Formats: sequence, structure tokens, C-alpha cells
Amino acid sequence: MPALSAGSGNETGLYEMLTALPAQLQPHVDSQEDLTFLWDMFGEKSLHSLVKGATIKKDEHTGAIVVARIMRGGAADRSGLIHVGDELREVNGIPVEDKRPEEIIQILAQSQGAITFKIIPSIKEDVPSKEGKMYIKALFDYDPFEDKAIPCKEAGLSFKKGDILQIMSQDDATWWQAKHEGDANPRAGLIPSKHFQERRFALRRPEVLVQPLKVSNRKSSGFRRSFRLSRKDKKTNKSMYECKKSDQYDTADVPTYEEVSPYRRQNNEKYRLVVLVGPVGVGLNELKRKLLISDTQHYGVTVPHTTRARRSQESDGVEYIFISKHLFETDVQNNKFIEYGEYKNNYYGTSIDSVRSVLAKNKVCLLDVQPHTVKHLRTLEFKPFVIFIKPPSIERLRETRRNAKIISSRDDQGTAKPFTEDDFQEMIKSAQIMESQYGHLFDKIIVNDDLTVAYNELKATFDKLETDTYWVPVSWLHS
Ligand SMILES: Nc1ncnc2c1ncn2[C@@H]1O[C@H](COP(=O)(O)OP(=O)(O)OP(=O)(O)O)[C@@H](O)[C@H]1O
Repeated sequence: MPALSAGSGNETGLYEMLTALPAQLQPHVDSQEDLTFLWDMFGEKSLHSLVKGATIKKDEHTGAIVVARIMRGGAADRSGLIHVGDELREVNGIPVEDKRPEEIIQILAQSQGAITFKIIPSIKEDVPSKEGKMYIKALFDYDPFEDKAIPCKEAGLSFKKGDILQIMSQDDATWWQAKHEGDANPRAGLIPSKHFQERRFALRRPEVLVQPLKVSNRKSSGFRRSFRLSRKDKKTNKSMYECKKSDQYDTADVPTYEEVSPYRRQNNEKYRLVVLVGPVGVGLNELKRKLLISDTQHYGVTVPHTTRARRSQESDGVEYIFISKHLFETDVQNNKFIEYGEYKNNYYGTSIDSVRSVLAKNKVCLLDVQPHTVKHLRTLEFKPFVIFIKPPSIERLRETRRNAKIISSRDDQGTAKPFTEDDFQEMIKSAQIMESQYGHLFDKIIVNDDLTVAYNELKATFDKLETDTYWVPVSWLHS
């Protein structure tokens, strides 16, 4: 650890901080905002690892060189000797008050052996915080080296969508400090705060986020056997299943971070709802069917509602729940449907109660919906686990789907037809849009290339879901 010794005697509160080994410098750190450089120190206990410790800046008003930021868990933080706002007076006996930060870099770069810092502590007391107890799930990819706003790129923490981060400090409203969950390295890195990132996304949104899920002008998209139904009505080219029309565009959603907590299902709890999402024809029904027949006692699916007349071979509550148009419309008004739509002058829909009834039988409910409805299902009651079934490359689609058939609304009878090249292209395009627009809601992505491989992966995912611990939104854990 850096040693602390008395200052020059007559200056009360003046520190000298000694580091045991030469400092490692970051001479090419960009000088952005008001921050100028980052110094690194070796602690006695980590002689072989470079530990980034703190950043400094020139105070705009006083011109003093002050400590701008202490990286949580780094050597400076663990030494407990320096704090944000402390003034740096000397480096190796050389006064730095009138120096520019770049010149201080030079002094440090030329230093050999132990480095002595002379620091005047700031008067401000550290406010105790609940640091290190908050976890967030990142909903976007972040690379500090691509970020023009970050005050110090080297101090940044890169992460990928879906990573779990432990928040170490929220003292700064713009730049939080965080580390990857489970990372043995105690030092935190800078990440944009939620508020700051939301503002940036909001400014960028026109190109990046608002991309309606409209694939082409072709009126394809089959009538789904599962009553996910078609994406668009054949004649009107309108989505048949809609909760709220505006949801399709999700302009209000700016995915940045979500606070999460670990959750493991207890034996006496209901199963988590499993939501399957994917483009038309990707094989959702096929995978769902295989799961269902693998254990009919364990897996279940919802029974859809319809206003069409019951056929002689059908039973109410088996193929469909048959209800009147009036009742259906009342239920729509009362938000009873997760999705609903109109096909050939009849309504079809999946009700929230139909999901509840599967779960009440102590079964795993397999539900496939359009991705924009997922956010309505993300509740404490359902704790949904969302699986995106993704198509493989177009070459693999051509190879694997040679004998497969798609039910297309281009055919009024809803009969199955072999896949066309257009079907493949639309499937891939639609999957890309789904992933870019809703990828932050997916807990798992399974590529349906070889059916058996995809099924085995799906089955393994289900098995783990029942026993393993997962990060879920904190709001799901407290009623
Ligand atoms: N991995 C695969 N390899 C080969 N054929 C597949 C594969 N997955 C699914 N299929 C076949 O592709 C066709 C479409 O699959 P499926 O009906 O399950 O798609 P879907 O996504 O549920 O679409 P829809 O909701 O329109 O029915 C079926 O003939 C199915 O057997």
C-alpha cells in the first residue's frame, strides 16, 4: 500500500503519499471535458497488476490540480489516503500548482523508483452510500473508446447488452462507476449514468431505435397455427394482432439499464412464463410441439378465444374458447387480451387469463407472441423468460427447409406451401429487425438451424430455468 508520512511539518493536514514502485502512466489519454490524465499505481499487494487509481483535473476557478475521481476498488481507493477534491501540491518535491496536467504527466513519466505526492485533503466529508449493493443489467453495448463524451477512456468499462454490472458509485450524476458482476478485480470503471445515456439515446433515436417492424411490402406472413396469427392482414396489410397500436413502434422505450436482483424459483412457486418470439416460419410451432409431446403433464399452451362459429368436431375450451363478438370487444376494452386480431371477419385472441389457467395447473406455459407485447408480460406475476428463435443463414435455410412448409396468408385456404426464396429473405430480415428493436428483452437466443440441436438447446434451457438462479428486474421480487 502507498505509505503515508507527515508533510513538511508546518503545513497541517498536508500529506505525502509514497508509492512503492514507479507509476505507470497513460500519456496518450485524451484531454476531454475537464479531465486530463489518469495515474496508475502499484500497491504492495498487487505488484504485478496495474491498478488504475484516480483521475485529476485543473480546477476552473482556483486553477489548482485536484483529484477528480477515485476509481472504486483501485489502489487509491483502497489506500483510503486520497479523496475527490483533494488538492495535488507536489510530485516528487516539484510544486505542481502552476503546472498544466500535461506537464505533471511529464514529471511522472520521468520519475524513477518511489513517487511522492504531496496532497492537501479537501474539507468535504465522504457521504456514506449504499455502494456495491446495486446490480443492473445492461440493455445496450458500450465501448468507452467509441465514446466521445467520456472524460477518460482508459477509466471506462466496456460491456455488452445483457451483462450484469455491479454499481460501485453513483456520486457523479453523469458517470457512474461499475464493475462486471463476479469480476475478481476490485477496481471499478466508468459507465454513462442511466439518465445521461437515456438523453443520448433520445437524441440519437430517429435512426437507431424507431424502426417499425415492417419487413417488406409483400403481404406474406402466414396465419399462425398458434394464433400468434399473421403479422399483417392479407388485404389491409395491417397487423392482425395488436395490443395497442403505438406499442409496435415503442418510441417511449429507451433501453439503457435495468436494476436486477438474483432470483431462483422455489419449489412451491408457479413456473415462470416462457415466451417464444421469432419471425414467421422460423419453427416456433415445431419446437413448441416437440416440447409439449415430450411431457404433456409438464408443459402447456394457452387456448385462444375466437368469435367464429364452432365447427362440429370442435369442443369449447379445447381448440378455442368460443365467445360472442360483443363479449370479445368488451374484453378488449378491459385489456383482457395479450394479443388479438381479426381474420376473415372474426376475432382471435390470447387472453391473460388463459396464461393464468395454464400456470394454475402447475405447468410451464409456452406462449408465442409478437415481440412488442413482451413488455406487457414483464410482471411479477409472470416473471417471463423470453427466448428468441432465430433463423440460421439463408444458405442453411435453403438446405434445412427443403421439405418444410409454411402456412401463408397469401393462400386464402391457409394451406401449407413449400418455402420460397422470398419467405427465407423475409424471415431473416424480420429476425434482424426484431433483434435490433427488442433484443434487450431476450433472455436467450436459440438459432433454429438443425431442428434436433435447436430442440435440445431449448430443452436444456427449460431444465436450467427451473433450478438455476437468474437476474430479474428488482420490481419482480417485491409486491
Ligand atoms: N430446424 C428445422 N429444420 C427443418 N425444418 C424446420 C425446422 N424448424 C421448423 N421446420 C419446419 O418449418 C415449417 C415452419 O415451421 P413452424 O410452423 O413451426 O414455424 P412457425 O415459426 O411456427 O410459423 P407459423 O407460426 O407461421 O406456423 C414446418 O414445416 C416445420 O416442420
